Amino acid sequence: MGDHSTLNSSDVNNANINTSNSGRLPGSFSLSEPRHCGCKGIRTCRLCGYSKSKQNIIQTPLYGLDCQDNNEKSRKDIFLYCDMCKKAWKPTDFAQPAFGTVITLPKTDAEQLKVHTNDQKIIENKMSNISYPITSKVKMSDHESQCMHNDSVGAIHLQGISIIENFVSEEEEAFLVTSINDTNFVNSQSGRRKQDFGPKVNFKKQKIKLSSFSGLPAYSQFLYKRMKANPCLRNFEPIELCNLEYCSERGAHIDPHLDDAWLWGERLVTLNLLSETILTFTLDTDAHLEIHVPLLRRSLIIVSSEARYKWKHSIHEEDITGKRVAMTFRELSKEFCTGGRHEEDGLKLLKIALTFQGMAVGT
Ligand SMILES: O=C(O)CCC(=O)C(=O)O
Ligand SMILES: [Fe+2]
Repeated sequence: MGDHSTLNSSDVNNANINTSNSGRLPGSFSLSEPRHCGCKGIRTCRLCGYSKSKQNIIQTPLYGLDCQDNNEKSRKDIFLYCDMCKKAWKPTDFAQPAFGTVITLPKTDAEQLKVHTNDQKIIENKMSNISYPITSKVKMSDHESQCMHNDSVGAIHLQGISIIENFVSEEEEAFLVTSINDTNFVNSQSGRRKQDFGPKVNFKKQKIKLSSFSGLPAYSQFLYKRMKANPCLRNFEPIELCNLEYCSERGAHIDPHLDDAWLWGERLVTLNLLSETILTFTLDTDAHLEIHVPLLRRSLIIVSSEARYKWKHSIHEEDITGKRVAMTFRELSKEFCTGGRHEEDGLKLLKIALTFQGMAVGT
């Protein structure tokens, strides 16, 4: 179901967990002992009595410079994603105008246009002690803005991310959270709690069971309609919703992973509620590189193409401040669509999902 993600051996490295020779984590438990939280195997949270941030993640130096502990393994090359130019930048590579700065940019030969940066928002990354401006957006007019990145030297093109800010209003966010809290959460991995609205899936055996799936919940119907009104999501037909709750007290996070690609299709669509966070993208081929995608409260992110299939995504424990609820909608893969091997199951799933009369599975 929704909170299951594809793991491979590299996740063990990414999880960054040290075990002693006995296989026990310092002062806590053996990885093979049953635990009362939702963690299994290498997954850990504060309920297991173990916090990655306290014991295993060494303070990350700012942008990989001046390594405090001289530990090559902990060096990070952090790039900050800008959704306006779809590129990730070393934060030091561009001059960031301070909040409220008035800049004068040439617009045409004939006129000079005053632009300002008053709509900038700042997001904190506790782990690396960086305050990120969400965009380097400058306002050209009431309807037009652009970012200040114009020379792509040194930038990384991260294909497949789209962010829609303020996808829901504050009132709608309150309605969604109240509705979500009317259903019980179940403990999941790494300190998260979850609610699933989707078929029961065995990803390894590639089998699905439709019997327990009763559809997406009624409170999500207005989101579906709003998504379909957006050009990026015109043909988006979700067959699964997974609500994840992250609390800083539990050390909740999600380790680097790729989402399943057998049942789930191209676009992963997540609505970020209650607090801002950073979605981190990494490659197995470069242990140091991290692209940080800041997600504002009430914004929607669409992850597809390279960002979906080539880059792993994660949320660091340090980037959960207070409580966060993520609603992730997923669509069918080609195999389950018209002409695909499992077209029939796909049609059945769609029919159930879009009744919007669903109850969470297994709660
Ligand atoms: O919490 C998020 O935004 C990401 C969740 C996620 O990656 C997943 O459920 O597979
Ligand atoms: Fe994921």
